[in-house]
Order: sequence, then structure tokens, then C-alpha cells
Amino acid sequence: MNDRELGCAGGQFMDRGRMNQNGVVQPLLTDLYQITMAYAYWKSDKTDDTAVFDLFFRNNPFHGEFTIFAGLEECLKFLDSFHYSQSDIEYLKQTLPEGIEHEFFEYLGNLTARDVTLYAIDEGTVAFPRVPIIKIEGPLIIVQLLETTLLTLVNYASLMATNAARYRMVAGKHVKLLEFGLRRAQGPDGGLSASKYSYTGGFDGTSNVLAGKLFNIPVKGTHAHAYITSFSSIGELKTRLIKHKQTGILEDLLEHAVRHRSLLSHLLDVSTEESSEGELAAMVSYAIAFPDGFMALVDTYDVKRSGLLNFSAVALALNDLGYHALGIRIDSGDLAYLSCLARETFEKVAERFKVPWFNKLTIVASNDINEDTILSLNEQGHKIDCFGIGTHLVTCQRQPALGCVYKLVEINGQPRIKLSQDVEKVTMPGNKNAYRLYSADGHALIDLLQKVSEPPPAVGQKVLCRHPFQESKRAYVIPSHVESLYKVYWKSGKICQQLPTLEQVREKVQISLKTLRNDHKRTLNPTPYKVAVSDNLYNFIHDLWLQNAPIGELS
Ligand SMILES: Nc1ncnc2c1ncn2[C@@H]1O[C@H](COP(=O)(O)OP(=O)(O)OP(=O)(O)O)[C@@H](O)[C@H]1O
Ligand SMILES: O=P(O)(O)OC[C@H]1O[C@H](OP(=O)(O)OP(=O)(O)O)[C@H](O)[C@@H]1O
Ligand SMILES: O=C(O)c1cccnc1
Ligand SMILES: [Mg+2]
Repeated sequence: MNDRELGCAGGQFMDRGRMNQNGVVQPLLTDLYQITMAYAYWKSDKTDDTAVFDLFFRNNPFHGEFTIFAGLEECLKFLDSFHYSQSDIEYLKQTLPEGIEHEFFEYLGNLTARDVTLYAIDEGTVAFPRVPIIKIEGPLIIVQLLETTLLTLVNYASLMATNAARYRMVAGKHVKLLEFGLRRAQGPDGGLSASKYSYTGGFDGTSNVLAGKLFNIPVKGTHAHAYITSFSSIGELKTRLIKHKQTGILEDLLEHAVRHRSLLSHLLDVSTEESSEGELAAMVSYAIAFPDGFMALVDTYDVKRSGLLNFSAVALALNDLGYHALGIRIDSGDLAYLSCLARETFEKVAERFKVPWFNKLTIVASNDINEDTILSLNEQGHKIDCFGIGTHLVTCQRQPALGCVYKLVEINGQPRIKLSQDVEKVTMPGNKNAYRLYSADGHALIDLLQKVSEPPPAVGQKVLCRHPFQESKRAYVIPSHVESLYKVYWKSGKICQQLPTLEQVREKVQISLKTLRNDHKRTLNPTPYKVAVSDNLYNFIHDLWLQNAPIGELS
């Protein structure tokens, strides 16, 4: 059994040092039609044909006007390990229709991605509809076989990174964002990808421990309501003692908490009778377990009448013993109101008990939060320092799929075009290069596709940029900076760029977003970013279109 099969059989992910790719990602993770086509290509003697495919999307997700490209590293690892194992071949022999020639299986068994060349824009860059984010050249059969796997590696990764980047934009850079979605994600693999690419898109950490281990992402978390409800009275506390942080002397934390609680009840105008004793016991026990990391859920019974009172009492008790609590989480109710109430409470306590650090306690909010909730909370005014976001983030509820496609654009040096009644769906034929043209103030102005045979646009020189399908839409652009978007990432069986770390890709996302004008990024009716073709490519597309469109006959 090889490493890949082991990876699958014994837990889905390989250890970092071994192969560093999800063991599920393998050549059979594809649609059957890729393999049946491979046989038909092989039978028709197309083994020496070479092809160029473009991988691109037609529409930005979430009613936005940008997409973050992610998933490239996984695509490269897939190419690196692309090989049908003996058991893959055995399975295909049993599964493909009868009569497949034996030599085809030998051919498949020897296939690798060595003769493939992959060009891509950098992972973490903003990308736009119709500009291929990956361009792949090589033997037709192999590049066709890669289609589905490359799409599955790029589509969700880019959707997720884009979703996360949008949450980051609405939350602002000072609020912490934690991904809490594993329990709601589309299965274990969806959950892991969600954690990884939400970090890429700008989240600060995840509650997903395996994602932390595999991708080196900060893991963070609080506790669940179950912890609070597991206690019903202080009599259940089996231990109350904790060492003073400085003196090391054992003291009774509950005693300190109960004393503070009655003082606080006057200050906060809440009766101790109303508040939950079980909640107090749970908080005391949690504080004993994590005296330096005490963060408590305050909404189990009633934030105002119980949670804040008990939390403040335990935090002050910890303070007596030399420890500083971290904060609270609110997981229901009006998050704007309750966060302001919590901040006011902390300010009162800070002043009355001379504990200025109480002003800085962290307020975490969770509960079905999405982009619109954050925008609304911003409008209302809130005092939340950190959002914990699960369901809407990881399931991309607002748009659950990015429509990246993989289209043949050239075969044996001859351009290919896919026509459609829907102009949007007509493919851009031929082997193309892509450039991003920038204005003097550093903003991206337009993406320009050209035939590879054309010289690149030059700084300071006027370039005619044309809408790919609407003849009258064109503009001259004099770029102050020209960025060639493609780099060769894979050639002659090797990854040919130094791959950035996840952290560097995450930084790239923010740098790349900064080059976009704000009107392209706003949430409501953003301005579309322009994607153009050169005059030469425009004419080429339209000539080919006419050549390929059948002329109807009216009778
Ligand atoms: N101030 C606010 N403005 C806008 N939306 C809010 C505000 N506060 C909370 N929300 C959102 O309103 C929704 C409230 O959901 P729901 O009514 O299911 O929760 P709840 O009743 O507060 O809590 P639970 O049912 O979990 O006890 C959540 O999606 C939450 O994120
Ligand atoms: O709301 P999300 O954005 O998905 O964030 C994750 C949720 O998961 C947890 O509880 P869970 O939802 O399992 O239970 P609850 O509904 O009782 O809070 C947590 O308390 C959050 O509410
Ligand atoms: O750590 C948390 O608070 C957490 C983790 C997952 C889901 N909800 C909350
Ligand atoms: Mg919930």
C-alpha cells in the first residue's frame, strides 16, 4: 500500500512531513467522464495532441465584484503526486465498460503530470470574471484528466477565502474574527478547508483543532452552554482552592467570588437571589481550571440578571489572587444591546473596584452571524471585540458555490471556441496572457487579456482595451504600472516557484484588496471592475466566432 492509500485508510490527512495533502485528493477524485474520454482520446490516437485549458469563473460570488483566488498550492501538490496506483487501475478495470483494451490501462499506469505546464496568478490575489486564474498546457489526455480535481480544489477554496475576506471588510481590521463552523460544515473535508481558507481570507483563528495542527493556524475557543448547565449549585464544587499567582498560597476562590458577588449586586442593581448559583459554580470551576485564560459564556440564563454578575464576581475573585480574566461570550439575544450593557458593566466595575484592566475585557459574540448582521451591528453601535462565526461562513449560505469552469481554448496550436446563445458563456479562444494595468495612484484599473504572441502593454503607452463582446465599449488606458498576472508554477515535473506560506498568502489577500478601489468593494451595488481584451484578441475572437457559428437557412 502506498502513502496515498495509507493516508486515505488511516485518517484523511497525511501528517505534515509526509505528503502534506489531504489523502482524498488523488487522481480518482474526478468525474467518470474524464476517464472515459481519456480512453476515447487514446483510441482515436490523440495521445500526442497538446492542449491548452483555461480555468476561470464567470461571475463573482456574494453579489460582489471581486473574488480571492485560493487553492493553488493544493493544485500543485496534486500535480506533483499525480499517478494512478495499481489498485486504482484494478478498480478502473472493474468499473469501466467491458472491452477496454489492456494497453490503455498500461498507458494510464504510466501517466504523470511531467509534461504539463501550469501558469497561474498568485494565490491570494483578487481575480475577476473571465480572466483565467490558471492556464494549463500539455498532453490533451492528461490535462483533460485534471479538470474536475483542479476545479474542486479551487472552487470552494476561492469561495471560502472570498467570503472570509468580505467578513473581514465589514468587521474592520480591529475586530477579531474566529471561525467556529466545523459542526455545521459540509462534512469533515469541507470543515477543514473552511478553517484553512477562512484564515487565508483574513480570519484570526479557528476552533478546529485538526486545522490548527495541519495548517499551523491559531486555535481559539471559549466553552459551551453544557459546561454551565452541568452545575446546579455551589455544593457541587468538588474543589474551590487555587494557588495565589504570586505567593503560591492556596485560597478559596468561591469564597472570594461570593463576597464580590454581594458587593456587585448593589453596584449593578441585580439581586443575588435572581442570579443562578449553578452558573456561579460553573464559572468558579472553569476559572480554577484556567485562571489565566478565564473566558465565560454569560447568556445561559440571563445576561443582565445572572451572567454578568457571576462573571464579574469570579473575575474579581481571580484578581484578588493575582490573575486577570480574559472576557465573556454572548451567544443569544440582542448582541448590540447586550455588548453595550456588558461594556458598561465592566466600566462600572473597573471604577468601583479600581481594576482598570476590566475596561479592556474581551467581548465575544456569536449566534448565526453573517455579513448583514455585522453591518447592522455596526450601524447600531456595539462593543464587540470578537465575532465567532460558524454556519454562514463555512456553508457560504449566501452563495454556496463558485462557478469556476475549465475550458479547452487551444489544441495543437489551433484555437478553439465554445459558442453559446448566452454571450457570457462564449469562451475566449487561444493561448492568452493576462495583465493588470494600474493607475498612477496605485489602483488596479483594468485586467487585459491578449494573445500570447502580442507584446505586453508598456508603462506610459496608450493601450486600446475592448469589451470582449460589446463592440462599442472600449477605452484607451495609459498604465502607470503593468503587472503580468501569470507565473509558471509547474513545469517539467517540478513546482517552479517558491511557494508562500499560508501566512504570506493571507497577507497577500489584504495587499491585493488594497489595490482595488473602494467602489468595487462596497457591499451594496459595487461597481464592476473592467476586464478587457486587446484589439487583436477582440478581432481574433470575433473572426473565429463567425467561422464557427453555423449559418441558418430560413424556409
Ligand atoms: N442587534 C442586532 N441586530 C441585528 N441582528 C442581531 C442583533 N442581535 C442579534 N442578532 C441576530 O439575530 C438573530 C437572533 O436569532 P435567534 O432569535 O434565533 O436567537 P436568540 O433567540 O437570540 O437566541 P437563541 O435562540 O440561540 O437562544 C441571530 O442571527 C443574531 O446574530
Ligand atoms: O451560530 P454559528 O455562526 O453557526 O456559530 C457557531 C455556534 O455553535 C455553537 O453553538 P450551537 O449553535 O451548536 O448551539 P446553540 O444554537 O444552542 O448556540 C455556538 O454557541 C454558536 O452559536
Ligand atoms: O469556542 C467556542 O466558543 C465555540 C466553538 C465552536 C462553536 N461554537 C463556539
Ligand atoms: Mg447557535
